[in-house]
Amino acid sequence: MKETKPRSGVSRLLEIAGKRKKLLLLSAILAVAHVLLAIVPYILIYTIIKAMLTPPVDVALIQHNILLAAGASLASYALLYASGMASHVAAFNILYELRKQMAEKLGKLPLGFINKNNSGALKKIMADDVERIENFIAHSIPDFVKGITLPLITLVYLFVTDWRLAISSCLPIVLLAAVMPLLFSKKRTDVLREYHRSLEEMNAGIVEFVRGMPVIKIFGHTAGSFDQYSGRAYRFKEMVIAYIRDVSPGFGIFISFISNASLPVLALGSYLYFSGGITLSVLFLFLILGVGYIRPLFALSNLGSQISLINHGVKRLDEILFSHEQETAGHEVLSDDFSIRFENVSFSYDGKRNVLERVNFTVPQGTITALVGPSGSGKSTAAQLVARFWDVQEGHIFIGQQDIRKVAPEELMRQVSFVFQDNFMFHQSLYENIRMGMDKTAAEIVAAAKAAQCHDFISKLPQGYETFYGSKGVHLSGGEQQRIQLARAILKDAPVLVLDEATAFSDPENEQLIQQAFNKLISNKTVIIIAHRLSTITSCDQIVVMKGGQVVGSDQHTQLLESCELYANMWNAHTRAKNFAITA
Ligand SMILES: Nc1ncnc2c1ncn2[C@@H]1O[C@H](COP(=O)(O)OP(=O)(O)OP(=O)(O)O)[C@@H](O)[C@H]1O
Repeated sequence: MKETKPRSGVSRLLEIAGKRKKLLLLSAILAVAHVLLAIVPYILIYTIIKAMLTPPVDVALIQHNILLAAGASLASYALLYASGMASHVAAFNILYELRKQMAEKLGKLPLGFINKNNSGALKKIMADDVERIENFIAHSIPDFVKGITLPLITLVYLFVTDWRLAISSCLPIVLLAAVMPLLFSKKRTDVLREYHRSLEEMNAGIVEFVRGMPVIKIFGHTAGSFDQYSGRAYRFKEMVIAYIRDVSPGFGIFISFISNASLPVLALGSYLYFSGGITLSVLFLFLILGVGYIRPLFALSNLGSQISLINHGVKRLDEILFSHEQETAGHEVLSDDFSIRFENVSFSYDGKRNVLERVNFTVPQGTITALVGPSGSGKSTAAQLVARFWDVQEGHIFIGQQDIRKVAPEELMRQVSFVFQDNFMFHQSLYENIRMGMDKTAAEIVAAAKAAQCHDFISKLPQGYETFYGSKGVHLSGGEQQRIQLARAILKDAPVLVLDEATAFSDPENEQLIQQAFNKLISNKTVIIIAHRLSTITSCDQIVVMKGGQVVGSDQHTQLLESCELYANMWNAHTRAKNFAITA
C-alpha cells in the first residue's frame, strides 16, 4: 500500500465509504424515493378530509384515496427497507475489506510492532473501531439524506399550499436554531468524547480486573481496592453525572419545543380558518405535515457528535494502516550456509537510546550459542533481530553470506524458527495446531508430535489429534502446551532456531519430557538461545555475555569464568541461588 498521509474527518470517512459508491448512491436514491412516497399518504389524508368536508361526499374518491394511501405507505416502507439493505451491504463489504486490509498490513509490519501493541488494543481497533464505520455508512449517510430531503420536499409542498402557514411551521426551527447554542454548551462534543473515553477506560479496567483476579485475591485485595477498576468506574460515574447535568436543562427545553412545535401553526391556522382564509382540511394538513418534518431535521444535529466519535476510531485504524512497513523487497534465497553473524549491529526502539551498541558475534553453523546477561542487557532484542522482528539501524546480520534484509521474507520465515515464551494455542484441532498451515502429511505431524513427547497425551484424548483446542472439557497443562509448541518447531525443521530458554525448561514437572523434545529440536541446527538459568547452558558451544547492549565476552563456560568478570559474578550468584534453601 502507498504510504501517503491519510485524510481526516468526514473527508476520510467519505473516502472509505467511496469504496462502495454505487451501492451507496443506490441507497441514497431509494431513501429519497422513500421520503417522496412517505409524504403521499399525508397528502391523501388531506384530500380525504377535504372530500369528507365537501358535500356531496364523494365516497368512491375517499375509498380510492384510502387504498392509494395504504399502497404508498407500503411502497415507501419497501423502499426504506431496500435503501437500508443497500447501505448495510455496502457497509459490511467495506468493513470486510478494511479488516482484510488491516490483516494484510499487520503481516507487512515488523513482528515487533505486533508485540509492542498488545493484542487487546489491536483487537479493539480491528473489531470495535472498524465496527463504528458501519454506523456511519449504514446509518449516518441514509439518515443524512432523509434528514435533508424530507424537510425540504415537505416545505416546498407546504409553501405551495399556503405560504403563511408554511412560515409559521418554520418558526420553531428558527427559534431552536437561535437558542440551541445557548442550551447546549459548546463543550458538548468534547464532553461526549470524554464520556466515551472514560467508558473505554472503564471497560479496559474491567478486562484487566477479570484477568488479574487470581493475583488480586492472592494479595488480599477486593474489587473496591483495585484502582484500575474501581477508580475508573468512579470516574465514569462522575463523567456521566457531569454529562447529564450539562445536557438535561437544554434537552428538556429542546423536547418541549419539539412537542409544542404545532402551536404557531395552530394559532395562525385557527385565526385564518375562522377568518375564512383557509379551509379546515388545509389546517389539518399543516397540523400533520407541518410538524412531522421537524424531527428528522433535528436528528441531524446528533450526527456531528456521532461522526466525531467514529473519526476517533478511524484515526486509530489509520495509525496502523499508514504505519511504516518493513522493507520486503529482498528476494534472495539462503544457501546451505546457516551460520549467523552480527556485524557492528546497533539498534534503538525509540530512535534515541541504543539498546544494542556495535554488537559483534558469530554463531557457526550447527552450533549453539547462548546469550546471557543481566535483565535489560539486550538479549531478547538481539535474538528477535535475527527473525526481523525489527530491522537493524546500523550494521548487518548475516545468515550465511546474505544480509537478512536482502532475503525474501518468506524464505527467512521458512529457514528461521522462533520459539516464543508465549504458548499460543489456536481454537482448532490439535492436528492443525501442530501443522500451523504447513504443507505436511499426517505421518509427519504424528512423527513431530512423538519427537516432542506429545503423542502419548494426545492419543489419550477421546478425539486424539482431532480434539478441538478450547472446546469444553479440553484442558492442556502448561507443559503440554509447551510441547505442542516444540512439535510445531520440530515439524517446521528450520535450520536456524532462536529460542527462549524459558520455553524449553520452565516446567519442572515436564522437564525431562521437554528436555527430550528440546534435544530433538536442536540437533544439527544453528541455535541462539536466550538464557536465563546459567546451569542449563554450560555445555553450549559459545556463550555471549551482554551488558548494557554490548558484548562484554564470548567464549565457552570454563574460559569465560576466567576471562569475563561479569560472567564469573553471574555464575557465582547463580550457584549461590541454587544452594539457597528455605530453612524453618
Ligand atoms: N518493544 C520495546 N520497546 C521499547 N523498548 C524496549 C522494547 N523491548 C525491550 N525494550 C528495552 O530494550 C532494552 C533491552 O531489552 P531486552 O528485552 O532486549 O533485554 P533482555 O536482556 O532480554 O532482558 P530480560 O532478561 O529481562 O528479558 C531494555 O531497556 C528494554 O526496556
